[in-house]
Amino acid sequence: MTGRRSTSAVSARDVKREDEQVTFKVSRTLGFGHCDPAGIAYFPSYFDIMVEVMEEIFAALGSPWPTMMGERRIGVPTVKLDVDFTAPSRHGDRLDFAVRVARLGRSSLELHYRVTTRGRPVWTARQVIVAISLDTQRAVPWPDDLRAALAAHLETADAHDLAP
Ligand SMILES: CC(C)(COP(=O)(O)OP(=O)(O)OC[C@H]1O[C@@H](n2cnc3c(N)ncnc32)[C@H](O)[C@@H]1OP(=O)(O)O)[C@@H](O)C(=O)NCCC(=O)NCCSC(=O)c1cc(O)c2ccccc2c1O
Repeated sequence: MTGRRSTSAVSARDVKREDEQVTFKVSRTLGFGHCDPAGIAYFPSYFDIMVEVMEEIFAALGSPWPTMMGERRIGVPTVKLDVDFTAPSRHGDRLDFAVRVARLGRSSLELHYRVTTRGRPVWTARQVIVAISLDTQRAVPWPDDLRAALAAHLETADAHDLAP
């Protein structure tokens, strides 16, 4: 992700944490290519943007994907995604993502997304991703360094580190 992308409002190093340092804040501008002919967000575009946001979060956690995937051979496919769309967003809107680490398993991770534009809720999502070996395509435990970084961001209220 580079600062030259038209959809990028912040770079990876600008990912911010708030609320006792458990929420990642990332913003993206909804571009022309993300919208239908009426200028309303086309929902698959949200998922492309969501992956960009994930990539920024992993970079902020010290695990940039080019290294994680290319050298460590770890991928993070999505196995569950539950989304509620509550209001449309439009071409040019800034989408503000607040992302929480809700649950950390042996190889799974649940992330909760709250997306707003101008303070208005637009969509929320609960996503489960799994660390896999890109060589075997099977789940692997989170590496110790990444587990420690993720555990440090677990929500305080109802989150659990479920490592055995
Ligand atoms: C991912 C799998 C290979 C896992 O199967 P496996 O048999 O190896 O492991 P387990 O079944 O034991 O599960 C490990 C772990 O995950 C939890 N889990 C599994 N499924 C679910 C589920 N549906 N809901 C919730 N949790 C689930 C399970 O409980 C275990 O939890 P622990 O806490 O004990 O660790 C296999 O499931 C698989 O191949 N699934 C298909 C994935 C897929 O095709 N997804 C959609 C498209 S791929 C994709 O979106 C994607 C792929 C990438 O490679 C990416 C890489 C980088 C960034 C993004 C990527 C991306 O978006």
